[in-house]
Amino acid sequence: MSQTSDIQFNGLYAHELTVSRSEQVLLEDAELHLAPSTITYLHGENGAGKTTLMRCLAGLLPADHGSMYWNKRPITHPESGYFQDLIFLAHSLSMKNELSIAENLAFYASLRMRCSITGKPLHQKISSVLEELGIGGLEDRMFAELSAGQQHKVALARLILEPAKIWILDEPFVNLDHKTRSWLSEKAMAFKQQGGTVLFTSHHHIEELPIDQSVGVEHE
Ligand SMILES: Nc1ncnc2c1ncn2[C@@H]1O[C@H](COP(=O)(O)OP(=O)(O)OP(=O)(O)O)[C@@H](O)[C@H]1O
Repeated sequence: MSQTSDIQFNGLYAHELTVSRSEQVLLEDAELHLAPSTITYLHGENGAGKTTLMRCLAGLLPADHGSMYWNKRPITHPESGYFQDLIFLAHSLSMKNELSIAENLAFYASLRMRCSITGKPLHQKISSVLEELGIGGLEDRMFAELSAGQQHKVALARLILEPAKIWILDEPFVNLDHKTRSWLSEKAMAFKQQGGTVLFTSHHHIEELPIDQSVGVEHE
């Protein structure tokens, strides 16, 4: 097993990663490097293991074996800062139906130690991002009362509200209209320009978003 000092890669580096689900090995001894200032497209058929891999990279699912490093430190090392640097947008969106849009977004922002704004300034920023996304004025609406596309937009607002260095996005373009797909592509490109790392899945070609690396997950 590699020691911290052996690791030469900045960004996220997964070494000899083996991941399985339902007793099926989906990934065996895989190497994956997501460098700073890059956008990586993760592709594969339904059930191939894209979500499983992303959940593993987000620290939500244990790997069978292997190691993951963030800027040369194990992701679980207290000084790696990985979980503060990460935004993982799951396919399920991970929002509370019984909270309003503003409450959901304020909850996630409050979990960030580096999120410098709280209270009224945070709520003003939430309003401005929702406006940008075409759902301005819905701050107090319960999450459950929104359409699928509107719910998706709320989850995307997290990318603007929370400071991060890596985005792991599971099907981020699903349910989005053309305007919002372009908005998300522009935000991802701007994030990359600032040194950010992006990993995303999509079953459709997103022509607005130039990618630096394409990684496939395949059935055996
Ligand atoms: N909670 C779970 N418990 C057990 N097995 C699971 C679970 N979730 C997924 N699997 C299995 O793991 C495999 C990979 O599923 P995963 O959701 O990672 O695929 P995917 O590539 O993201 O698929 P899709 O493109 O359909 O979203 C599948 O065989 C699936 O049946």
